[in-house]
Amino acid sequence: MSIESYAATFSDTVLAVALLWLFSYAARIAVGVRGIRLWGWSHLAYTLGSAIQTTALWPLPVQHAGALLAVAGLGGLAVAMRLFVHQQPLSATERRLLALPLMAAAACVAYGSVAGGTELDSVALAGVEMCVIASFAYHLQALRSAPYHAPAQLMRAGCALLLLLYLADLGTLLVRGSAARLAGDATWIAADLSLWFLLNFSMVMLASFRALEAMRHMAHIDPLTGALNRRGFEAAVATPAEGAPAAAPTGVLVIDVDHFKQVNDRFGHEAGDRVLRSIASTLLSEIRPVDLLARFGGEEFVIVLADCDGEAAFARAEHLRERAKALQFEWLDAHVRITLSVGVASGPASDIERLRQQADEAMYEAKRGGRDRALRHGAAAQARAAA
Ligand SMILES: Nc1nc2c(ncn2[C@@H]2O[C@H](COP(=O)(O)OP(=O)(O)OP(=O)(O)O)[C@@H](O)[C@H]2O)c(=O)[nH]1
Repeated sequence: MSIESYAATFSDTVLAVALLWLFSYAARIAVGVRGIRLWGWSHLAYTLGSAIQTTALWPLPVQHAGALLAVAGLGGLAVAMRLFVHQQPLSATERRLLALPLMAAAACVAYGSVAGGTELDSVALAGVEMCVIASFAYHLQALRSAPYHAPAQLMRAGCALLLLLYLADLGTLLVRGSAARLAGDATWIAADLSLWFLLNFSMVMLASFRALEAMRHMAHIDPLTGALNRRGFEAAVATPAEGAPAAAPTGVLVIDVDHFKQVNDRFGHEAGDRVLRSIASTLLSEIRPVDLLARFGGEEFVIVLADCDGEAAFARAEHLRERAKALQFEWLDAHVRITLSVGVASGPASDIERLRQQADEAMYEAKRGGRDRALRHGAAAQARAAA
């Protein structure tokens, strides 16, 4: 390996530090998104470890330590990619599957350090690199929708080329010995570094998209209850589900907690917050994934029921009112129950804002009528006209 090659390899470590900074920055913005920071640290460990392992200037024990660091970094990269794509913790089987090649590689390096030379290190590293890159390509298949699709496909193409590169190197290493290795060749090293740059470049894009998604999510969610806030509600209503007909019957409920101020005044703001959280989780547990729940500030909630005519919407409103009434809160030895006033409106899905206003009017009518009741829009006027 020439001095130019050392320089190229260690400049890659400097780039890995810069990338770590970028990934850490994206991770700070993408609160709750898994895998981004781990990718940055693992890539640095892998880059530094392989730079040390392939640099003949270092004493052999240091080169072996470099190989172990690179193997650990590769393990971290595999975990990071799996977490990033699926955003779920690893299963026990996945942990075992990951541990196998890492332990085999560590055993190879340990044996090599006893036997002398770094040939076994190189074989172990190339083997783990191929397993990990194949796992990247496998997981990235799951990122099929925009905006993730294009960078994920680019990354998969990079993985395919890297696999060919490592296969060719491993082949020459096993058949013709370390002196004939392709990995010592400047062109091979340039191709390797460029492909890893492509992988990281794509990963930065993917992480940025995830960060944007997390920011948009936070801007649309009410932090107290986890329901949509007003902005989230408006965005959700403006982008109806794919294939949903504009004329589909839709029910809108406006729900207001009765005499909520008294809860705050008697038991404090904390207790009021607990009531709001509890009501929101009860409402959320009662609606379907196609429905929407939003908190419109204060103690007012709005529910949009997809594919639901007026009769069904009223029945849902009565059910929710009963469920909330059954909740029990206990503070300072007092048993507190709360009641809801619910306004109901129904009509085509294309007219949700008008339906919300009608349901709001019906809710105020329910308040005026004595609270703890559900009322359909126009029902009070009809009742008055009939009387
Ligand atoms: N704990 C808590 N209270 C809130 C929050 N947002 C608004 N409030 C309180 O909600 C109360 C709303 O009171 P009002 O609008 O008078 O209504 P109400 O007491 O429920 O009476 P009616 O609606 O007429 O039955 C006020 O005391 C607000 O301070 C919140 O996030 N947490």
